[in-house]
Amino acid sequence: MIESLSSQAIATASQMQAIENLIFQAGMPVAALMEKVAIRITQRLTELYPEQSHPHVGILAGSGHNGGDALVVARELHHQGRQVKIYTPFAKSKPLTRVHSCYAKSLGIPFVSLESLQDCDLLIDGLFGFGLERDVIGDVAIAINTINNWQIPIVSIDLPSGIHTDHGGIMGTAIQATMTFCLGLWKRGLLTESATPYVGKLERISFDMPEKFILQVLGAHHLWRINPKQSLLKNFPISRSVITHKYEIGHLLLVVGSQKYGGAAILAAMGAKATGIGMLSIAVPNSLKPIILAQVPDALVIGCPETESGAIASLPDLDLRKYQAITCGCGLSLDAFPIVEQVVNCDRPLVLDADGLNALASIGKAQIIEKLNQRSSSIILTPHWGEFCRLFPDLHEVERLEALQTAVNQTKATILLKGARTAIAVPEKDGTQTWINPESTAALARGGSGDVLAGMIGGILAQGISAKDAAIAATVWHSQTALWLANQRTEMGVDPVTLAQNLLPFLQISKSQ
Ligand SMILES: NC(=O)C1=CN([C@@H]2O[C@H](COP(=O)(O)OP(=O)(O)OC[C@H]3O[C@@H](n4cnc5c(N)ncnc54)[C@H](OP(=O)(O)O)[C@@H]3O)[C@@H](O)[C@H]2O)[C@@H](O)CC1
Ligand SMILES: Nc1ncnc2c1ncn2[C@@H]1O[C@H](COP(=O)(O)OP(=O)(O)O)[C@@H](O)[C@H]1O
Ligand SMILES: [K+]
Repeated sequence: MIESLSSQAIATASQMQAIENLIFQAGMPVAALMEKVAIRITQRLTELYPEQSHPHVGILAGSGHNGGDALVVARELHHQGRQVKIYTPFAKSKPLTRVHSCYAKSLGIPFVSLESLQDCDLLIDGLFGFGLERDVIGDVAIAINTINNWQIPIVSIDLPSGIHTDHGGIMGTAIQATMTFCLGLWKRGLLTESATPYVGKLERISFDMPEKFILQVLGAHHLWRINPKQSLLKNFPISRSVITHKYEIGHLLLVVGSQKYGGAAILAAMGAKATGIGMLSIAVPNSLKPIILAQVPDALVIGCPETESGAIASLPDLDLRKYQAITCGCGLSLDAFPIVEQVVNCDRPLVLDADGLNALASIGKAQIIEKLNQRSSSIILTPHWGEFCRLFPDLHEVERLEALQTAVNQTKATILLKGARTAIAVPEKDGTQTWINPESTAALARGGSGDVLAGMIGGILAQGISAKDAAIAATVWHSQTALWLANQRTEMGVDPVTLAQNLLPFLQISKSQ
């Protein structure tokens, strides 16, 4: 329990400080905690950056306890026999940091100018941690910008210096880390889109925070980091009884496609098929029917009357209530507006994507809130930021995660906000819970990858899995497959068709590992 709580909870600076204060009040000496943390950092550094390949290490030490951590690491690496140099741009520091600085000097570790660090094989960034509250300016900013240009691997302690702990914004400038060792609990800012280009590879270093103190501060907590491996293991393969039949495994209806965007229908179908769905029906404009049938022969393709522009004009005699779930919107075009209204009104478990969202946006926020609150079955909205702002224009200047949580509080819909750090917010009894996907690849920034995802979520939802689990499981499966493919084919080689075709091979490989 303790590991899963501390390995998944995401904290702000004040929450982290409050937990640490409880630890100190209970009797743990501050210096002992710093020692423990820094020894664990050193152990991990030694595994990842051994002395043979990284004999010269430069330490950037700030004036606070982040600098204190870095100075203890400097001392330990010095005792390992590495050539360590320390640079600090501050004349004054906190008492504990100062004594570590004195001891380092007494050991003969040189304190040098910034330029002298240029021949190091590795830099340790201990300038600022969660105590950074104002913009970095002057010499420190110059130092950060200079180091970023050196092409030397940089390991940041707790956070890349210059990243705001809570909102992840860049405070003037920030270290571009190769790797970040986050201490204790995940910091909120590290998992934001704005911090992502600075964080590098992210790892958490535990220092055994007692569960009772974490619970005391986080209480009814609401922000979590998805554990991709655990999520895949927990959700896949979706189990089925040996005596089951196709209608028991779920019947998904896709309401998708237009003459303009025919491929989106095929991509959503490919995503849905990979989930092992029992029955797949696809409603498309009549003229698309032969193409879809040729690509997806195992689906029931329903040709619909179409508008002059080639969008679905109406759904012919379809009893929408017979489907376990509906995915609506991929490639639909805005001319299919009346269809979207009909689908949203029918109150079946629903994934609304792309033009489905744009159509919904056109009725205005007040009506969206009213309509979505009337529904009794689950709805998952899957906007990217542009679509999100069309739906909730009053939130476009609010920080991304705040905006997401507000929208979920208002609509009571599950919202999957797509992007480099996709976040899924779910309305629950004790408040909105938000889950962040910590690993993905820019290989997915390609027209059509969202259509595959919408089909996947629908396929999982139709098999009776909750909206929360379907959204999280599909997001992880989608991004982990993309990472696996990018590793083999480069980011250039992850087109949506290849992605959809590799969902199952990836699952098989990840299960056997
Ligand atoms: N609590 C613990 O014992 C544990 C803490 N741990 C470690 O401590 C870190 C938090 O330490 P922290 O609170 O000392 O803050 P930290 O980020 O090092 O530095 C802030 C200092 O910089 C200054 N400053 C701020 N902004 C500035 C600016 N723009 N430009 C220039 N200066 C600026 C500010 O001083 P000021 O100038 O405001 O007086 C302040 O002194 C945490 O991330 C983790 O690494 C772990 O070891 C676990 C146990
Ligand atoms: N830079 C990125 N890093 C990781 N994932 C990304 C990035 N950009 C986009 N994605 C993912 O790719 C998908 C794109 O979906 P979307 O924007 O709807 O595209 P489309 O509608 O063309 O299919 C989403 O799952 C999103 O999270
Ligand atoms: K740092």
